[in-house]
Amino acid sequence: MPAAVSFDSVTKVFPAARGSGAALRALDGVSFDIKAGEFFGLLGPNGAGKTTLISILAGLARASSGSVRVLGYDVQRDYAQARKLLGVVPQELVFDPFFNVIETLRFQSGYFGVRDNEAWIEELLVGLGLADKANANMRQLSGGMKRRVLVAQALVHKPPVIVLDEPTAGVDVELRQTLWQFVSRLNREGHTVLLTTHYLDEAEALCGRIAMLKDGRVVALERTSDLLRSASSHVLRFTIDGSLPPELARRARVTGRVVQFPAQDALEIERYLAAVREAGLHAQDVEIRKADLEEVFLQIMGQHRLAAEVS
Ligand SMILES: Nc1ncnc2c1ncn2[C@@H]1O[C@H](COP(=O)(O)OP(=O)(O)OP(=O)(O)O)[C@@H](O)[C@H]1O
Repeated sequence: MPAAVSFDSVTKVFPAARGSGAALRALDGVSFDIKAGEFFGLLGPNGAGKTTLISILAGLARASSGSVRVLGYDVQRDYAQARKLLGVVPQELVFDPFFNVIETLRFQSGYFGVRDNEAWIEELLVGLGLADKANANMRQLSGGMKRRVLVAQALVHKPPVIVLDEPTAGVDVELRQTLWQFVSRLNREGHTVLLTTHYLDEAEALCGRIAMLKDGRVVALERTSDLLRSASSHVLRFTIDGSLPPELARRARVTGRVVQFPAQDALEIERYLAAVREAGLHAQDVEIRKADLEEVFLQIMGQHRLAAEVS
């Protein structure tokens, strides 16, 4: 059984814009496989190369070197077969404004040469909470509803490999839940899912394995449970009125008045609290919790904030 998706030394260099700067290496030798049936997360900060990698997978952009295969089909050489095996939900909302919802889905079925698709289209409409919008014109739909149609459109040909590029950016809680229920069901039924998201709680809950990209390179590739184990085991969280001294701030994650320190054990927790007291600050609402994926992500990306200006 070939991998659902196979990235082999994928590099992408964007040439320098005319009259300015150097070429940009958006992807640099990216290699990994996603096995059939996995729910796989691709994470990374803005500009890490996630969308570029997905565009190459979807055949929308060409790799400068390296290759990508979908269930054994090369996305360049065997474009039509590879494309049929993929359902890609893009980040941007693009539609033909003159169709209504059901026409959009029928048209997309025709594009993939799928006949007698009414039962599946009905299932998509119900599963994605679009049943009462079937005859609404695309122009009349809210952003969230349009996004649901975009998901339905990507799944209309029942693709074995589903690619979701930040599908929940800016959407409400209800749609997130509807979407994850539906996509999880498809995953249980054997569809492979590749998800990019900035919502690390979603990635932690859904993805069995995660790759992290930074500056176009894979910097972590592990089972989610192993990633969580590899981090500092706990997080000390409290609020303060004032600024942490720089040597403490360097190790903390600071959001407004909330300070969080990764900590291995009780001794380390005690030391942080003592240091805060010695700095003349008063820690309130002190909590100790297990480290989550956000902690792991920040540790791996080395993005702990350097400065802590507490308002
Ligand atoms: N068409 C392009 N021409 C030049 N540079 C580009 C182009 N597309 C992307 N880039 C650059 O490539 C790098 C990777 O961008 P990409 O959109 O893949 O990142 P990303 O991980 O998806 O980020 P985000 O989380 O913000 O969506 C960035 O530095 C971006 O500016």
